[in-house]
Amino acid sequence: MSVEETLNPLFKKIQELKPQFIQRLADAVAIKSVSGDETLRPEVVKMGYFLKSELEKLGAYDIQMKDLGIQPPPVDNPKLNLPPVVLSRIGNDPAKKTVLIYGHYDVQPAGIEDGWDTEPFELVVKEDEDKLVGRGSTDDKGPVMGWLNVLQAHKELGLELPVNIITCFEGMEESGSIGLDDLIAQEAETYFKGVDAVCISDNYWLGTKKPVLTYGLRGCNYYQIIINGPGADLHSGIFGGVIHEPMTDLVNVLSKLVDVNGNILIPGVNEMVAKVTPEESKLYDDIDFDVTELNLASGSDTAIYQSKKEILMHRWRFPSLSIHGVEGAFSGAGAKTVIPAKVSGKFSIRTVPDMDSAKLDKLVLDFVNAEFAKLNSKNTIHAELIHDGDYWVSDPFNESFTAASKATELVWGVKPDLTREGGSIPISLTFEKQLKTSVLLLPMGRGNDGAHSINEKVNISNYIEGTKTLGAYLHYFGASQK
Ligand SMILES: C[C@H](N)C(=O)N[C@@H](Cc1c[nH]cn1)C(=O)O
Ligand SMILES: [Zn+2]
Ligand SMILES: [Zn+2]
Repeated sequence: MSVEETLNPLFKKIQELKPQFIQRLADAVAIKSVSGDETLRPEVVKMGYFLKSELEKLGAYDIQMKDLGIQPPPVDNPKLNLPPVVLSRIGNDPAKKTVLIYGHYDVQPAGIEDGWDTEPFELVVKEDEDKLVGRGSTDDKGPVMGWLNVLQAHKELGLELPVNIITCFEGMEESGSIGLDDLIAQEAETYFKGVDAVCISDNYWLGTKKPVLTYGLRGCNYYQIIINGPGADLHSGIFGGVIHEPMTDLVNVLSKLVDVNGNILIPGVNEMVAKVTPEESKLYDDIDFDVTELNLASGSDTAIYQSKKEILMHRWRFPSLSIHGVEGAFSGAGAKTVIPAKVSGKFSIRTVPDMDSAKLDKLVLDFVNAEFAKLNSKNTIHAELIHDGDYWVSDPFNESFTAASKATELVWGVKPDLTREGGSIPISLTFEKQLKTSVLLLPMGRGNDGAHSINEKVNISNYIEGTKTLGAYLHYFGASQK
């Protein structure tokens, strides 16, 4: 039987199970597994156990909830446990290839007060708009549920899986994948032995119409600057103008990092970036994208660059520095006349080839301290790295990419574009290095899904056709010679 003949009943079954698949995603979204919020750590752990129970029902075995120990500083609670990594196996046939599926079950923070139209942790099904709205729907609970859906469809059909599967689902991706590097190194020759390919579904199409396969990611080094001043928050009418204010110092230092056009101002950073070659420059010509797609996805007309090539290069292959927020500052409604006593500014740099992470940290932290010294403030500063993760670029023409390309074309009726991703999945490079195998990024969602933003969604069609694509990928990859 050809792969396509095998896939016909599988696709039919996936279609038939759509209501159950949507319910599975709703159950997952209802768990507030925000890794960046220490108070929600029990919810992250609960989400890990939700996956364990689903995997058990679907026939996975040797399920191990890997304990990664205590979360290292900086952290408020010095005894905070990291959430478990969920390892499991489905199939162990030496004649078949083995695919390691990685995904993350933690999500970014979300609250209705951020501007969501609906409760972020209640999945809203909008059939008329083809949307499933809720935190994690596209990043990354939708795709993780997609893999479970594939297992369920095979089980219900009594259809043999074409490959052996190993799952590796983590709960700290949105917070730097702390602890996972060491686990992968430890398990490279044991649990992960014999892996032929790693497949990750945790990024997005470039636009809204054309599917993509992704062969590169930026890295991310995340920093905080803590400025300490008076012993308590103070009345600005009494102390304003007579003491050094932490917030004023912080704003001054932050303003030296990046200009309004996104240019990084820290000396030495841009010098580390690999030069664009004529061959690389040509790669952008064939990709379907334009500034209107960017404006639609951002919900604004605020693009710095207008040409496709400049936008894509600045998203994929040049670094960027974003200022994310200030902890400790007044942020409520109204006009509170307070001088915050201690503030912490958070910013990150997306890294690209050939930037050296340790060298970058030194450049950044030395620069921040030097700029603060220039202020002659009597407040104190502490600048530090919170977490980091490497960039990754791979060969998009290997067997695994070829299988994914065939699967995408079969489901979507169009050859996927080959793209890089501006976001980060810190563990991709570790898998490649430690398991000495290739990594494929096979995204499910669209470029306008609003990952990390308000009203995050995945289109129902992407969730269902995406599930078919993941299943088809396994069959095409399993069909080629071991
Ligand atoms: C692309 C992926 N779905 C994602 O959102 N990754 C995060 C990971 C992260 C968080 N801090 C540092 N890296 C991202 O790119 O922000
Ligand atoms: Zn993600
Ligand atoms: Zn994310």
